This record gives sequence, structure tokens and C-alpha cells, in this order.
Amino acid sequence: MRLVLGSASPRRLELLAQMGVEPDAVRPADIDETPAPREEPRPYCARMAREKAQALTLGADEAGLTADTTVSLGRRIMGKPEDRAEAGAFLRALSGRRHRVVTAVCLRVGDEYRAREVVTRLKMRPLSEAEIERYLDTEDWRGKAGGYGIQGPAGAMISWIGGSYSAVVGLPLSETATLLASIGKGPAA
Ligand SMILES: Cc1cn([C@H]2C[C@H](O)[C@@H](COP(=O)(O)OP(=O)(O)OP(=O)(O)O)O2)c(=O)[nH]c1=O
Repeated sequence: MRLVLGSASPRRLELLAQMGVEPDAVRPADIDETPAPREEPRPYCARMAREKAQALTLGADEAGLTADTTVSLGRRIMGKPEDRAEAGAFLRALSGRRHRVVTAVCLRVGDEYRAREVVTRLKMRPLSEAEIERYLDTEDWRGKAGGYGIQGPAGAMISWIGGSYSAVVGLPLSETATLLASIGKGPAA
């Protein structure tokens, strides 16, 4: 069976490569990422991963892998910031607080959807306004949920993590390996 990665994220491709998996094709799935009224972060994230999988066009011999990463501060959903001002607002809200990063991964095989969700807890140390502005200047926040990337300069802002580092970066390696094993692929096959 061929594996199609339904993602435009270079991180997801790299994380697959880290476990020795190279997809046969990469087909980014474009969906509407607007949360529903009062939708909570975890169900929202699971719905996004599933809708990305549903949006994929797959051949009969193809399985599709998609994922979604969402930062959650209490019930608040923080997706990819629209602009610098929104990234700054996210960071000011996260500064000195604990939050969660939810990553949902979905494997579509025919009309069957096999899904996993991973919740990682993190603590961001208090950030000064000057530090936030310097980070925003790096542009590293672009395209990253919550307006930060733990794998870049923002790694120095995270004082504690409980859960899966790879899930925060975009793909939980262990759970993805389990899903891929169900189609005979990856390190756990
Ligand atoms: C919190 C955090 C998120 N991110 C990234 C992972 C995801 O790429 C992004 C969240 O956006 P997503 O909507 O999950 O993914 P995407 O739009 O980049 O790609 P696609 O939907 O095509 O798969 O934030 C980091 O790289 N590091 C981090 O520390």
C-alpha cells in the first residue's frame, strides 16, 4: 500500500523521515480551520486532522496520513497566528503560564479513519515585552500554532514539558508508528 502524507508542513515530513518513513506522495489538504462556536481544543484538533484526511484524494492502493497541532490555553484555541499582532497576543497570554499542545493524527485507509490524539503539557517562563518583540522579529512564529516553535529560538521559553516533544513539533512519533504499523509500514510494522 502506498502512503500519502496529507500535509504542507515540512516538520511532518522531517519527523516521518526521523523514523525512516518516506511517503510515496505529499498532497497538502486545504480545509477551513475555523473553530465551531464553543468548540473545545481537543475535539477541534481531532476534527481538523479528520477533515484533512477526508479532503485527500486517494487511489485504491493509497492510505493517507494527516495531523493537526493546536495550542490550548484553558478552553482557548490558539491556531496559527494570522499576523505579528496575533502572534504577540498569543505569547503575552502564554507567558508565565501552563498550557497544552494537542496533536491529532489520522490515518485514512479506504473509508476507515484510524485516529490518535496526544496532549502535551508545557510551561512557558515569564517573558519580558522586549523578549517577545525580539522573538517576533525572527519571524519564527509564522505558521506555528500558538505563535511559537519549540524546535527554534522559542525552545528557550519553555521551562517544562510533560508529554511528547515530537507531538509539539507536529507529529507524535510513537502513536504515528502504531498507526503506520496497521498498514505494514514504519518502525513498528
Ligand atoms: C506549538 C508548535 C507548533 N508547531 C507547528 C506544527 C504545525 O506545522 C503548525 C500547526 O499547524 P497545523 O494546522 O497543525 O499544520 P500546518 O498548517 O503547518 O500543515 P498541514 O495542515 O498541511 O499538515 O505549528 C511547531 O512547529 N512547533 C511548535 O512548538
